[in-house]
Amino acid sequence: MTPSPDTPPWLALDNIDIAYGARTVVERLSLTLARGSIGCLLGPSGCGKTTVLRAIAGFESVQAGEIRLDGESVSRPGYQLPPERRRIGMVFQDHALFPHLTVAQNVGFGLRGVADAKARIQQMLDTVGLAHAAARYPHELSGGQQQRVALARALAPRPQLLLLDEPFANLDVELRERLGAELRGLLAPSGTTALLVTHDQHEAFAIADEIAVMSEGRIQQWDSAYQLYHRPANRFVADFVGQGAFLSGKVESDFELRVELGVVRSQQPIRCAEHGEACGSGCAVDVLLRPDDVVHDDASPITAEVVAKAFRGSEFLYTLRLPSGALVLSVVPSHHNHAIGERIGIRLELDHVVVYRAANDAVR
Ligand SMILES: Nc1ncnc2c1ncn2[C@@H]1O[C@H](COP(=O)(O)OP(=O)(O)OP(=O)(O)O)[C@@H](O)[C@H]1O
Repeated sequence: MTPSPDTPPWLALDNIDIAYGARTVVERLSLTLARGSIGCLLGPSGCGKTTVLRAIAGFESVQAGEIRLDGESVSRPGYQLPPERRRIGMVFQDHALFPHLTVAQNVGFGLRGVADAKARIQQMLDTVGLAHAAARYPHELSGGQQQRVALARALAPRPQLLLLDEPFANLDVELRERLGAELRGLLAPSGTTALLVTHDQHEAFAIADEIAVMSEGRIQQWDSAYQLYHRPANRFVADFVGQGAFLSGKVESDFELRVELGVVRSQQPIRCAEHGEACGSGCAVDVLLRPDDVVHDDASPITAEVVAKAFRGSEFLYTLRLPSGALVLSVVPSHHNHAIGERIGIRLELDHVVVYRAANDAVR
């Protein structure tokens, strides 16, 4: 749903700080979610993702800033609307289903006193494809089915916001991918706004419209998956999202730089990603090369040695050593099956030129 410019965001975190005792673990964190959109907090273990989710749910207080839900202030220093008054649904990785209640009773848990509870339970069970299992108990279900029940239970009371904390972490990869895709299909028709926490970028990419990459309690970049991959705002994001390598280069003009694989031409003036400054001629930079930027080409005069290879079905991911010793990655269709130690022709094909000031370059 595209919000009008006057509509306040459905969820707004405005410069929040969260501390455990004297230790601040979330700092000056801001983000907004439009109604009906799915956001994601993506980051390594311990960066503060769960803490942010708990603060939104009302289980942690904020020491600075404000959290607003549909324009209403729900958390600020000295004030915290209790969790049960926030109309937030939550799904965690351990399902937390009530073992002594049937599937239908679990789904109806948040509907006590609601007139059409029975119809709503039936509707939710149909939605998650578990109508046949209504009378079963959680231990009689598979992990994936239990997670669907948890989702149905969270969505049944029509929450203003759904929070999901690593909801598929305990499931195998295939099921995770399937449930991730299903989740989008479930949330979109009901216009549910959701915020997902994960450290798995594939899950984030499959589910979310917008993703916040977090590190040490701060958001490093809040963007679409495409932008995070192709336009990472800093080295942390470049490293954390997707695979890639950095290659040393020297800027030759506003639109050109030289690396050992040749001259790279950019459509836009070359700028250091972290500072947004134009790189002057002669500036030493590190160029981000994604595996799809390095193309295998038998006709190319530039060759690199295969030092490792990973078979991925339709393609190989080769790790290649350049004459200087630098390593780059390349995805190559899997009918090009080269042995380790072989030299193969490569060339660069960059759509987006992302450069950072060289790590060993003195700060000017
Ligand atoms: N109840 C608590 N008391 C004190 N410190 C805590 C508490 N909960 C979390 N922390 C600390 O706060 C920091 C952020 O933890 P948090 O659980 O939010 O991270 P996370 O990104 O969700 O990690 P993970 O992916 O491992 O779940 C960590 O350093 C953690 O040790």
